Amino acid sequence: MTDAHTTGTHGSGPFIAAIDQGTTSSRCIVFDKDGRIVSVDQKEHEQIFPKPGWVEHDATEIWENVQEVVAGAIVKAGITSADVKAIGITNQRETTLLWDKNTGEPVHNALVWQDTRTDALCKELGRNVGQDRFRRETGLPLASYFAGPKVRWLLDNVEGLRERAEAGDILFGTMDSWVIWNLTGGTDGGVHVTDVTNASRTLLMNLHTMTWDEKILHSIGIPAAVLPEIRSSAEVYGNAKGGILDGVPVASALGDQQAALFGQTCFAEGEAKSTYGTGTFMLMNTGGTPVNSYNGLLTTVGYQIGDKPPVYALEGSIAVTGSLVQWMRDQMGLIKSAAEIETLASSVEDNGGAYFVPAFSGLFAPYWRPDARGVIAGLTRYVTKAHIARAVLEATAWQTREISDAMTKDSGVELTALKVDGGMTSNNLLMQTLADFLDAPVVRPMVAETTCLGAAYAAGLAVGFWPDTDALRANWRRAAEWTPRMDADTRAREYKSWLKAVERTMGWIEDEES
Ligand SMILES: Nc1ncnc2c1ncn2[C@@H]1O[C@H](COP(=O)(O)OP(=O)(O)O)[C@@H](O)[C@H]1O
Ligand SMILES: O=P(O)(O)OC[C@H](O)CO
Repeated sequence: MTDAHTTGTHGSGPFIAAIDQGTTSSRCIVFDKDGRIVSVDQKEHEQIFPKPGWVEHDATEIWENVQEVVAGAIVKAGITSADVKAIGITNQRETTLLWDKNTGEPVHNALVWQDTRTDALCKELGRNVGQDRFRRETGLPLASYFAGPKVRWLLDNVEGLRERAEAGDILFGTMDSWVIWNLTGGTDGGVHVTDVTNASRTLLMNLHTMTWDEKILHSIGIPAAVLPEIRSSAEVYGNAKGGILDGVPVASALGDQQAALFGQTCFAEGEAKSTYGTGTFMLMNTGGTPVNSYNGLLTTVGYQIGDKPPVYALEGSIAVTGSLVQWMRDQMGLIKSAAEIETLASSVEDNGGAYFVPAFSGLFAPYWRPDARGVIAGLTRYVTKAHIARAVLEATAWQTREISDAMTKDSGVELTALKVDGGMTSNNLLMQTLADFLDAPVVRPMVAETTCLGAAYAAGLAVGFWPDTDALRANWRRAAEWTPRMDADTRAREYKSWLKAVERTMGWIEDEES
């Protein structure tokens, strides 16, 4: 690993604030014109697991946390709303909320992207409507990961909700819509919008027209009255009303993975990044045309700046990476902190023959198998908790390798280096393992908070704080790089064992259980 350091001090303003409403926490970061962090505030929210496979968030708690971290970051920066030129929003994608527009009250906890309760519904829709139709129109496979089936589940399962929705009293939104609606006044004139990147994760937006697809809405059974207006990722949606940022323009929204693509300045076709948080998501910019995937990737919107044409991306989504480390800490008690996994894994030379495939929510890309469940393969009495810790880290790296292979097949672009970011990238052993398994350099930028940075960049472009994307590129600085050290034979042998372990996860859930 090599290190580089930034020089200079933070400018005296003005600034851009970005809110990242993530899966495990909400944070607000204030950035200066050089894209450097001035202040950060962050707060975790409760993860609610009512049944196996079900994951919920309390959206009221989330909105309270968002207000708290915004105030926290502004106070820590020692600035006022007059110093903040715009607010950008980024968010965990797909997590689905319905709320009453007259009271502002959620009608149910939000159904989180990892929630698998709509597996059976997706199977039924696949039989009735056809998988291909969804892929063709929306770029997505029909899977419980996405928002549309979650909306249908809520309409079917919350008493009286469908009638209220059809009467126009209920609003649907992913977390971007919920935060923007509340920020801009809520029941007092809040704007009900989403951006193209978030809308592209619903299974409801036509990827070619960038509008809600009426036929698909009809097939899934969702009334158009609940839907937000689809806007670009970088434009002023409205001004904040009340709170510490009263009057500041709310000027961007991007799903968090698209925001990271933007923050990593992957503005050219073929440029890719991978973000290592609760899950891991690799996105490659594919330019102005959506590229169909034949290898288990998603076709999605990368970003759209104002009235410019949209830019598309191919995405490989991995459901469980950082959350496996959390599971080792919270459910297994094998480590006390996430960082300790590196110390434990480094105490042994290798995985001792163990492979851990964390198919906790089924397998996402490139398999899309809801019937898969987690497996630890290759166990013998030789295996210790340190070998398991190593297998945990290797699981993240092998899953990335599988996505990277699929991306090369779909796009024809060979990976020459991978830009990484997210909480797990502080793990040096993981980053080295990644370079080894990919057989390509892994590069981390100075500002690892690329998600917030991307939202700040988009908001700054919308209000003229930055002139164009070239100015943003100039801000990207390398902080660390890991180069491959593994020999080709070992890599090939280990990859084969990993793929064997993956096979053993499949078919665990029988039809009637899903
Ligand atoms: N040193 C580490 N080694 C491995 N995993 C880590 C480490 N530090 C944090 N993590 C994992 O990274 C995730 C947090 O990263 P973050 O980017 O904040 O996630 P998110 O945006 O999804 O909430 C957690 O799941 C945590 O377990
Ligand atoms: O909140 P994160 O960083 O885990 O990201 C979640 C993704 O947006 C899910 O698609």
